[in-house]
Amino acid sequence: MSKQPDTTSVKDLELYTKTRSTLITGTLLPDKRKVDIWYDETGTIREIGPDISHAHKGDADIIIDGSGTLAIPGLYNTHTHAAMTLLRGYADDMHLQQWLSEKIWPLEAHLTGDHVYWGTKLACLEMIRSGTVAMNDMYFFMKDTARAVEEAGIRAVLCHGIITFGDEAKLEQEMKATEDLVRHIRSQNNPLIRPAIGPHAPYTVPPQHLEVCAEYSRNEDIILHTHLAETKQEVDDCQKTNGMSPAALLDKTGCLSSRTVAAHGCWLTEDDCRLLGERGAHIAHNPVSNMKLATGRAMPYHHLSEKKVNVSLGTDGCSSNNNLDMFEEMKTAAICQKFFWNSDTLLPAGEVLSMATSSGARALGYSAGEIKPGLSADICLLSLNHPSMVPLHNPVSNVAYSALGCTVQTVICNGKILMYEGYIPQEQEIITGASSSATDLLDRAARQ
Ligand SMILES: N[C@@H](CCSC[C@H]1O[C@@H](n2cnc3c(=O)[nH]cnc32)[C@H](O)[C@@H]1O)C(=O)O
Ligand SMILES: [Zn+2]
Repeated sequence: MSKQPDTTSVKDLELYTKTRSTLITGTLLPDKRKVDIWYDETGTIREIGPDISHAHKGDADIIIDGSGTLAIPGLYNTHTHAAMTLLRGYADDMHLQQWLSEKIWPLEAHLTGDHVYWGTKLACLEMIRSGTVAMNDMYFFMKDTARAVEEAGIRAVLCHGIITFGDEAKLEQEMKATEDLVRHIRSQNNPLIRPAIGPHAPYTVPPQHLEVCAEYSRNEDIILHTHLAETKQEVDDCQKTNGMSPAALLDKTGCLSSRTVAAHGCWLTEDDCRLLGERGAHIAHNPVSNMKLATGRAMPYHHLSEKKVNVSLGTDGCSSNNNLDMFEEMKTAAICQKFFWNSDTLLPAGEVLSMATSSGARALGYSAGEIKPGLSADICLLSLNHPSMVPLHNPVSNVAYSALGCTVQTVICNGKILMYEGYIPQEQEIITGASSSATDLLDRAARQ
């Protein structure tokens, strides 16, 4: 029986409950082809083409009228600390090391699993609203993160951030938290959520502990998520202590492989880029966070692309961004590269869109990131009626340079509808819950 959402209330909760065979009619692709898209009840795209609707109207449980929309793949946020939404606006306009050690880490010491749950609920809400369907997340209390992600319906690679500063007892504790998380996520059996290991950075995890993390990632065949070459100080200190760059140190300790997703890479040298390319490691670029925290140099995209390194995009945590809007991130990436490297042709619109979609899916190992038969239906419909999309000389240019998170109308992840025509179930409860959780966090810190 066909259910047509365009004649149904957007608040019909049945729409959002599970993946069903769906036909999207008359939507535009970025190459300006007007097509219908049909995906099955497993969330796999089966057919795309002009006028396939006659053939598949009977097969589809849901028909979405896509006229007046542009369909792009759902966006991949490949480096974030989702629950840091609760710290949005808590500490701004500071030096990075001072920001971390004087403001962020002391407040994070008061976090509970409940805060992380609500912070992640808020993050997922914000991401879905702005077209993001997947995240690579590093934080604390990750079982609570997993619960929030599962409820939201997005994809996530989750790791417990490991910081040891050389302390053996802390390593043991952090590895236990990691093993616990891996076991927990595997027992949940949700194909959208995967575990990873997260040595925070070469400056918070010494070489002998990085080796332990690398071995674990190899044995379990899971992603190793880390921060790399974010500041000049990190690179200088690493040279002094270890006689090599942070990238070379990651390699020496076995941390560089095709399972590696390293955030930032602002201070990578050309040799570092070659090494990353040889190892097949991925870099997650976070231009807004880098500019806000004044890392002093933009990630060398020209060297990375020349050495065939897969570069994806991320927002970083909400305390250094201060939102999770990947449209803002795409535009900032494209203009930051041009400005910093003084090259008006560097990182054009099409490349930045791939960075936020197919490169992200590749970094995280999901068979998605493009609207193509055989891949998962991760689809974001943008309103062509929004001022930011008018006129439509070049849809790709509009997506990269003028669209905003609020241009997004409908979001589908693995075939499941997460937002339909701007409506997300339980939005108000999430906003209320997260804001009282943020108040509670600050109260606890003040009481101490
Ligand atoms: N288990 C660790 C927690 C690490 S979670 C990952 C950490 O990365 C921090 N973080 C967020 N943004 C950045 C950044 O830009 N650079 C470095 N660290 C960051 C974040 O605040 C969080 O403390 C502990 O015992 O402290
Ligand atoms: Zn980070």
